[in-house]
Amino acid sequence: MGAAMTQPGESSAAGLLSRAGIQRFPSSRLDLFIVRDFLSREECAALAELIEAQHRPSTVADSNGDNAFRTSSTCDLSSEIPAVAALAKKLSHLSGIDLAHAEPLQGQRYEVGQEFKAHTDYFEPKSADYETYCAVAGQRTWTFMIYLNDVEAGGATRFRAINKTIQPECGKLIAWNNRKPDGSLNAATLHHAMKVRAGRKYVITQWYRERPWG
Ligand SMILES: O=C(O)CCC(=O)C(=O)O
Ligand SMILES: [Fe+2]
Repeated sequence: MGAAMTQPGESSAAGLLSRAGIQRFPSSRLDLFIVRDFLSREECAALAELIEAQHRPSTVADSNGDNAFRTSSTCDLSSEIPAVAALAKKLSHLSGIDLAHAEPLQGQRYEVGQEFKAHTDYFEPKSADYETYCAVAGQRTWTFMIYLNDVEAGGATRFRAINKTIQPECGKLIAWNNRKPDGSLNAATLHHAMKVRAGRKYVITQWYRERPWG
């Protein structure tokens, strides 16, 4: 018998661990990986500049009526920008997931006091807009996120179910599987982008879907 087959929109722990420089966070509850220096300082600065140049208030699929749930700004990054297209390709190479399953890359900017409270990246199947978000491309599978700067204070990403807090560091990538090995949604992926206390924080995220984005 060979290695377990992955579905088209999925990465795999075995595949990721075969890449240079990747570390696995030891947890039986969640597949979480870290790559330091995935991007250079120059690449990070150029991407942060794109986010700074064009952003809108972030939105949430389900905030439970809390209008301070996600207070950051979001930038939709066009794949017509060469640096953006190059990053999507580099991420696809790392994840092993075909670019067709990638959402458009998104940047986030957090100013002092801004955060994204504890949430999961998958869409709640019972929520009112599940159909809106998932009808074409299906559920989110994996998240690959890169910190684009060193934040002066605050801005860590906290996974409370596994008691792990990841500090933002320029160029550091984190990746996790939003589902369990059996394909069911993994509530242990709950994470909180904690408040920035000083300076600004920039990240860029690649979400992948079960089916082609369209
Ligand atoms: O900024 C972070 O640390 C996490 C961002 C996040 O969880 C998201 O955008 O879904
Ligand atoms: Fe998230």
